Amino acid sequence: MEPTNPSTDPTDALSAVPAAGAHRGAAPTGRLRFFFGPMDCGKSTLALQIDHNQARQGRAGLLLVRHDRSGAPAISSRMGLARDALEVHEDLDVRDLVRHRWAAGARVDYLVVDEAQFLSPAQVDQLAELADDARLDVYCFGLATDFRSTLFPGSRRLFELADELNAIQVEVLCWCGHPGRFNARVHDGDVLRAGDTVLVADTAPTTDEVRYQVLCRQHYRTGDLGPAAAQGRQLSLT
Ligand SMILES: Nc1ncnc2c1ncn2[C@@H]1O[C@H](COP(=O)(O)OP(=O)(O)O)[C@@H](O)[C@H]1O
Ligand SMILES: Cc1cn([C@H]2C[C@H](O)[C@@H](COP(=O)(O)O)O2)c(=O)[nH]c1=O
Repeated sequence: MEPTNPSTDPTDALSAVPAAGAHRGAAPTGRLRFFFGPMDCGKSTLALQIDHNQARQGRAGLLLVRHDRSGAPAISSRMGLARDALEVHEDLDVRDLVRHRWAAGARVDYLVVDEAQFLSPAQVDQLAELADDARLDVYCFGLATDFRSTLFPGSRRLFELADELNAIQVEVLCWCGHPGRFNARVHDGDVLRAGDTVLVADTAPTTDEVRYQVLCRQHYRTGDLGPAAAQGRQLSLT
């Protein structure tokens, strides 16, 4: 028999696990939620807030991430908050991760997964299974689309499977003032249209060769990065 959530008295593995939050009366919902939005809209901040609010109710959670910008296994927000997290490697079975926790005697009531766009579709299926069979609350945060404006495979699977889809309400504005939804990958003042899907970098100008800039659809289509970028380009040419 496989180990199960110590917060309960289950008789079988991931199936037939009763209320994970029953220990404190917090009713588990066993829901898979996806919070999505463009870069820099506050996803990681919200992830840490949700973890904080769950934890202070006595619920036990695991923070998971894949490819955080910091380079460390952490959930880090531009607001200055950061928490250690477990890296979800490509071949990790998230169900095994939870089972190992249970086997070590730890309770798991919820999961917070940042940069969820980088999960494989199979890993998203595993999260759905944990929500259904172990009644874990699973909170995923990530981008919907990549620099080519196509859905990340992990995000696509989340759109297909999640119980709740939440577009983050904080608007990120294009340089023109319109709401930005497109994550342009920028190199040398140009918007890139081809390349690897995964390229970890920031929106802030850094020493990195590549950065991202959130644009409205029109300026994403035309590759217009606005007057500041044009000025910068002019200066670098003289
Ligand atoms: N100095 C600041 N003062 C207020 N808000 C800030 C500051 N720096 C960053 N933010 C907020 O943090 C958001 C980015 O949060 P973050 O969680 O890192 O975003 P995401 O995970 O979506 O990339 C920005 O949209 C902005 O609202
Ligand atoms: C569009 C796009 C983004 N990425 C990377 C760049 C950053 O490291 C993360 C997103 O971080 P944030 O917390 O949402 O700001 O994703 C990428 O690898 N490929 C892309 O197409």
